[in-house]
Amino acid sequence: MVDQGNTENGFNKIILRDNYGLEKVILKEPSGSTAQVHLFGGQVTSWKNDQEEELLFLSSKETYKPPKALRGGIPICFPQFGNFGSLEQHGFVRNRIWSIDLDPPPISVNSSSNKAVIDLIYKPTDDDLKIWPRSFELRLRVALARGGDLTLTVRVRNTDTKPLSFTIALHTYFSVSDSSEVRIEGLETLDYLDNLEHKERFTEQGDAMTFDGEVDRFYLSTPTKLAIIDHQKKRTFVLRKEGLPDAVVWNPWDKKARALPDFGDEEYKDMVCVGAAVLEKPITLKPSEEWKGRQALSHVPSSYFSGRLDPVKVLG
Ligand SMILES: O=P(O)(O)OC[C@H]1O[C@@H](O)[C@H](O)[C@@H](O)[C@@H]1O
Repeated sequence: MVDQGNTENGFNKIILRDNYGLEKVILKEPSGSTAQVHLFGGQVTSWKNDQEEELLFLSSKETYKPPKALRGGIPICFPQFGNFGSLEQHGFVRNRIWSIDLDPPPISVNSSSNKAVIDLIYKPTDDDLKIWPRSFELRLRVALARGGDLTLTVRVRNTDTKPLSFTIALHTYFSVSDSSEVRIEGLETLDYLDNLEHKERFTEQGDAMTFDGEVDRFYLSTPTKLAIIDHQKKRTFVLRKEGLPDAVVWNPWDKKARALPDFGDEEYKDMVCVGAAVLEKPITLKPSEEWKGRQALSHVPSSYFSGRLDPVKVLG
């Protein structure tokens, strides 16, 4: 164990190395929920409720061998989401070792009180500048609140003398009982780009999005709240977002799962990826400008009534 701090009021932060030698931070809150953040990738790799039940998916085939990105949790895709640019898929920060930010600039008054919090930072190395000649500071605050809500706040500061443009996604792998039983509410009637159809634009039909095959979509200008409803578990994840107008939805299904070396053949049933993103309209920052985006996750028992989500309880 390297450091233990922030222990007052039952909140706890522990910095240690995992069995593979990678540094990670564990956050705990008084009711017993935990979150784990790896410095490799600046990636949340676990979020457990007070029953120690894992809420995020992490592949059983994960070998924790950098520079391959970790398959699961919440990878940060930056400065490019997917293949929306000339960089490697999903940008490079998910393959880099971040640092703990000991003196982060304040986000807002009281934003870290009554929470277990860790601040991370990534600044490009000389090698990064060779592939993307832009200087920036990328900050991530992970906060676990009393009761277990998990909030990720991402900040990007342009420390260059030229404008800085980027796309970004918080590519969240939710753990579910069976992906074919999951429905997502909040995407209905929206336009999306289908990555399985060369990013052709379609409009979502139906009253919710469901999974019955490979899905690789980018929903545009979505509401600030999405619900991921797990029928079988009787659990609903609520994803709230600010500053991140779009959303990515992905499930590789059986064929693609078999082709991914770091993904179990049947594990497409155990996960759905839904993440807040900026895709269609990249953010452009002038020198010394900062951008901020936030994704907050909570889980509630599904109040399923006549096949519809109780809008007051979940999306109210
Ligand atoms: O295997 P990766 O690089 O982590 O990406 C997983 C998937 O992420 C999705 O968001 C992309 O749109 C897919 O095309 C991709 O397959």
